[in-house]
Amino acid sequence: MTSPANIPRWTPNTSPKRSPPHEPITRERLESFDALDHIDSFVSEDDTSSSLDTFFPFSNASSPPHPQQHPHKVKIKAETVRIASEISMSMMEVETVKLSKQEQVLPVKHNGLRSDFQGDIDGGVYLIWEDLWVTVSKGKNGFLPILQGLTGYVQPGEVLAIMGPSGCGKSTLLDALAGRLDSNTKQSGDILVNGRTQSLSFGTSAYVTQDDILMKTLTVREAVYYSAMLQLPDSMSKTEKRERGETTIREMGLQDAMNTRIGGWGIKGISGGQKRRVSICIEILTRPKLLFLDEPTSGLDSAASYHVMNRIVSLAKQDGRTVIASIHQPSSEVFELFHNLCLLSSGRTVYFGLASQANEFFSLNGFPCPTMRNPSDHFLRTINKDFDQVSCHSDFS
Ligand SMILES: Nc1ncnc2c1ncn2[C@@H]1O[C@H](COP(=O)(O)OP(=O)(O)OP(=O)(O)O)[C@@H](O)[C@H]1O
Repeated sequence: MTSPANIPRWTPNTSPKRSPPHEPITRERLESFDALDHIDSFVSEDDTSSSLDTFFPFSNASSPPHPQQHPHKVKIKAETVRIASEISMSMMEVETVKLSKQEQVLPVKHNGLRSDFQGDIDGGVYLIWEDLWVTVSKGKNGFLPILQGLTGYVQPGEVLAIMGPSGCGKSTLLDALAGRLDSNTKQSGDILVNGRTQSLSFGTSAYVTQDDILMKTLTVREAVYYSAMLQLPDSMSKTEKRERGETTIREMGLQDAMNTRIGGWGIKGISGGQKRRVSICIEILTRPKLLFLDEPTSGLDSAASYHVMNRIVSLAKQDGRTVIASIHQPSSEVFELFHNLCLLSSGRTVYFGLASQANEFFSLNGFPCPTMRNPSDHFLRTINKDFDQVSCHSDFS
């Protein structure tokens, strides 16, 4: 077996080049911004002319902007989620236009994705985040950046996987996009829902947390039914609510476990994978157009992980739902289910684009995935440096 010390390591340059946060951003600078000049940072590690961190993601993080300084609603020709130069990544062109406060509308041009954009959430949720920073106060020592200028998107019918080493900011990105960050954090940047800086109305989005908070004495049917009664609108009759619950149970493949108790410590019940699916079931009762999933496969074996993710992908495709899921280390089969991949390290984007092209991206940068190795395993091993020091001094290295 390869010893940890022998794993080839990659210290790529930062991904999308953006305005250095500490410089004042003027209208002139923004208007002269040209995305195509700024996407070469991965190609040459020798390019010391770059003003960005040459040794991202493991060099010192640059200081984040004060949240108030973010250049909202100025005409921006913002780049890009295109990180590597040669590989055709999903590229996004966002154009924001200064508008009156009442309107708060940021029309978005999105290559090929937004041509039919009407701003109607019933038609699906297009979520775009641009230059997203999240910081946490360190008291007298200033701010600690957790997310550093992330840009990305997700669109209806697709599943975006957020991956990266532990502590890289996956949950924080989900929380920021879902508008549920802790009060001790500060956020800056644009998050656009169908081109607008709007908050989502009740029932439009749902968030499945890492922990399954379920009553162990209830059966699956009861847990889902009670949630349906509480969450669904009064305009629906009891029968309709019950039917919605049962349909959703079947959608998540739980029909055989309907009358089984959830169970827990001391009470035998459904399996861990089924619990995960009950949690998801409860969150999708309201038919949210946007679904956030924090580690939906945590604690599941590979077969259960595949089953759960496959269901989620099918639901996204069938109903044009928009799904963002953070995931630790999916199997090859699960990885292949994702449309897009956002690979983070130390709060920055290492890769954003089609999941199917990530392998090529790593190969072109000199880190081909060995045959027979799980690609996501390879990506994480290549960019994770958390344990390098330990490996160097370890007797096992
Ligand atoms: N409110 C907060 N206050 C202080 N630090 C925070 C806060 N939220 C997140 N962090 C820090 O930011 C980093 C990223 O945390 P986050 O939970 O987003 O990572 P993650 O990638 O989801 O990790 P894991 O995969 O282990 O769940 C961590 O170092 C965490 O300690």
